[in-house]
Amino acid sequence: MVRFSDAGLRYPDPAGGEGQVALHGLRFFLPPGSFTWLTGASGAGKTTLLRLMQCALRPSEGEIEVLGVRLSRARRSALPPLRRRIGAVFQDYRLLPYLNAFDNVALPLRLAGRLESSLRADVTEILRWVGLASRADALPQQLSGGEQQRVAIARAVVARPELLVADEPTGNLDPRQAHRTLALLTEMNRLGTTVVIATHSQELVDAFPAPVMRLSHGRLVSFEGHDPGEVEAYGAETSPPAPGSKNETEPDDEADPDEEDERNG
Ligand SMILES: Nc1ncnc2c1ncn2[C@@H]1O[C@H](COP(=O)(O)OP(=O)(O)OP(=O)(O)O)[C@@H](O)[C@H]1O
Repeated sequence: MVRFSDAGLRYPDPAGGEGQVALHGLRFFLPPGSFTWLTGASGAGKTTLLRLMQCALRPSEGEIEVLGVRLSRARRSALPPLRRRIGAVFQDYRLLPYLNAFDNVALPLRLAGRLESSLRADVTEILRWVGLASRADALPQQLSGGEQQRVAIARAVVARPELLVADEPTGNLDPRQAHRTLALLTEMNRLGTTVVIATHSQELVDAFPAPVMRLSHGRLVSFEGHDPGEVEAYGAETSPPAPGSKNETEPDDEADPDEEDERNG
């Protein structure tokens, strides 16, 4: 479940100026188990919105609730475990360069404390699904862009996250691979994962019909196909942050592979 209550984000200006407002006044609700497309022109704010949903950034205005946690009130120590419940695919993949494809995909399971003996089958199965069973030993630098993208997708879904956010996850794939990937993500959704995918591909949106959020200049300009009444079933909207509560735009710095991804990003 994801709830934005008049939320926005202003990127800080390292030179001390006002900074860049990337998102402003976003208000929407995504129920558990929903599938949502995110569209908008380049620079509209899609990546920023996904990073807020991934809890890699905190809002600088309003409130965001992800999987039952209100970000403006969450302790820093609450964020790494929250992020481990969320799978993310980003445009630059963020694979760890010194780990082969198998170990990159196995990472979320190892972090969750899964025994080596039990994770091998899951990793092998998901690598087979994305068509990379034979490249399990390859390092990221030995893989094509599309292959790296598929490793990133496999890593994001292998631990069956409660929420999956994906930024152009098929941008480097041929049409057959793109449809196969979407079939994997819709299957994850059928099994209960809440899925949000940013895309520029109208063809994919048409092929896999679902509600479509459209951003323009940092604002939500339409949300076609969603049921505004759904919010009723999940309780009242969160109250805005208490006066004087501190909203932060930077992620916390605890050691975590996702954090390493963040620092790389
Ligand atoms: N780290 C940053 N610091 C300052 N401004 C940023 C930062 N990242 C993004 N922005 C700005 O925020 C706005 C939204 O960017 P964002 O990357 O979220 O857009 P997008 O819709 O994902 O674009 P694209 O489709 O090209 O990936 C843009 O004006 C961008 O220049």
